[in-house]
Amino acid sequence: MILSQKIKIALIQFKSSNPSKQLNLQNAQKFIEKAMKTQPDTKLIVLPECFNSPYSITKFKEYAEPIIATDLSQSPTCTFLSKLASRFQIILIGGSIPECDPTTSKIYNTSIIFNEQGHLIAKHRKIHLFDIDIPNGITFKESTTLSPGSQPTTFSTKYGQIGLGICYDLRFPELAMIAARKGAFAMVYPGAFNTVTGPMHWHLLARSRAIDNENYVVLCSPARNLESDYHAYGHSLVVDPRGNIIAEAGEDEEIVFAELDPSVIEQFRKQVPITFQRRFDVYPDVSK
Ligand SMILES: NC(=O)CCC(=O)C(=O)O
Repeated sequence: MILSQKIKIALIQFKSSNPSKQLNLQNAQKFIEKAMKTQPDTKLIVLPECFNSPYSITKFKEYAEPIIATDLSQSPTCTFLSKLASRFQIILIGGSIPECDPTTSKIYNTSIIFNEQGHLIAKHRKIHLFDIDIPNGITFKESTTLSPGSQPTTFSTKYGQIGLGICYDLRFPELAMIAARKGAFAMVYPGAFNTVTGPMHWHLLARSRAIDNENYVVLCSPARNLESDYHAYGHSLVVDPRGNIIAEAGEDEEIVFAELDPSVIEQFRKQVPITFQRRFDVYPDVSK
């Protein structure tokens, strides 16, 4: 059993790109409180990519915080998320924030995950940096100021294993495949696609990762903010293991609720048993 029981989740799609970090945190809290009031049986909440800062290569350093598991007090955002997770006894996937590593001075785009007791249970540094150049579309180069992580992430909850990637990581099927083979029932991606690549690929990629692995896929975006330099696509969504979008936001601020159900995974994996039909004898170079 890879998902032990049904679990209600909420995605917080809010305008998170305010220049005031304090205001971004306050707004995140306001939406988490609203989600818990509206659907008190919610057990897991996801925030968007870079939810405490503008999404900008020139700003990452200014907003970056050290994330030290043994001393979370050095990170105001971790302290804030830890308190909220324990207050509501939820798993809180803290989107991502710019992280500075005090030993190397490198900056990462990092997701932090807290359990129901407010303990930091995982940290994922974005592995694939968003460096693209589409003439007359969008040019972005995260690697100008960010360093890439090098560790795929899965973490245990009382519901089962969950895999995690950040935004552009979604384009690389290997991470979702690795997590699924470790037994994850869902792949969660805080992300901030834009108005060029969002319409092209956001839904397709989410649905592809779901059907590749017959798993749930969860994408949580900031709401679109035309006052910021980067226009996030929005459309936070949840895809089921059959590839159906079961919940989706528009472009504005919104909370998306969905229920993940173990029987949907089990049934579909029996009906279309690709999970058990892989031919590693034919492609042994793909790691098991
Ligand atoms: N923040 C990101 O990684 C954006 C990724 C994106 O827009 C894409 O098309 O991929």
